[in-house]
Amino acid sequence: MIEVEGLVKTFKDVPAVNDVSFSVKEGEIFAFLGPNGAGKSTTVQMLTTLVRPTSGVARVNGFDVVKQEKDVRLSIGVALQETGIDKVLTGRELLVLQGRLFKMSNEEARRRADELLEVVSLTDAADRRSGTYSGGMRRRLDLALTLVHRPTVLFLDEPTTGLDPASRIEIWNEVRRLNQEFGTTIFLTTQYLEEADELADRIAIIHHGKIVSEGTAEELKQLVGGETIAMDFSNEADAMTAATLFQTTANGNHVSFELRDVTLTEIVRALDERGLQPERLTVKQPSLDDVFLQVTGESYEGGEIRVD
Ligand SMILES: Nc1ncnc2c1ncn2[C@@H]1O[C@H](COP(=O)(O)OP(=O)(O)OP(=O)(O)O)[C@@H](O)[C@H]1O
Repeated sequence: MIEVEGLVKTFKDVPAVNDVSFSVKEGEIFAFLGPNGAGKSTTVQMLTTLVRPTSGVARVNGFDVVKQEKDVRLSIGVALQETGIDKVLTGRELLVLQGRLFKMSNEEARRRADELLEVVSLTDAADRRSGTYSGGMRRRLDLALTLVHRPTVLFLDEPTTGLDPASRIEIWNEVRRLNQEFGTTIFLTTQYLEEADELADRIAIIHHGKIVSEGTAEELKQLVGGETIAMDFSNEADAMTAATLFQTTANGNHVSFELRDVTLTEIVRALDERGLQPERLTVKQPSLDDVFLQVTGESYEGGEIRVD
């Protein structure tokens, strides 16, 4: 659905996107994850024909983004960071207008508006001015507007930036629904690690204009190793005994190691057999934070938020 080969965009000698290649399969949700200034928006703008690449090739739906601009535009839906939604018109009016712009008859545009209001759960607010909508509702309306002409590929540039956690989850649900119910292929950019982890089938981490790692969230996490187990004892002697038992070293009262060839049950049993009782025992899954640190050597400074 999306094929990108050696894509470059240079602004006055500064490479914003520097030799990026990837492909997105039909029906996939693919996330470009990176901090501010990594080159995400510039990539979206090239793929949606708004910015001309300096070099490289990109095809969307089989159409070349430079040579077949019009075909690309007609086959995609795009929601950019700044929503330019008129505030005076109602959600329904805006959707009908969009349908008319795509040359639908009045009746067809009305029918499509009803359908989409339902899809993004805005039926109850359909006849209110969009200026009265919350941030989350506006993003949902924005999503609906991108869907009017039934695009097969959707580009969402930072769809939840600036939203509160509850609205963010609403958008995640809508994006999942569009993908599952209609099979829409989705390319999204995000600076939130959780968002990529939650939504994407595959993730490309972009840093200073280059893809530094790519894979499923699981594959990326495997790069930094498996789960780790950590235990704290009430005294250093017990910690040392436990460390010897698991062929590792203690750090004061603390012992931690990667859960590789041993299961949690085996560990608990081994501790029990020697009368060792840790005060605390935790198992930690690797996170995309750990991956980012590993592949870039820098800690992640994106707009981190917790939603759990
Ligand atoms: N029109 C432009 N002229 C000059 N430099 C630009 C232009 N657009 C982007 N850049 C630069 O290119 C780099 C990548 O920007 P881009 O907007 O693609 O990053 P991003 O990952 O989308 O970040 P953000 O989340 O802040 O939008 C940045 O250093 C930016 O300053």
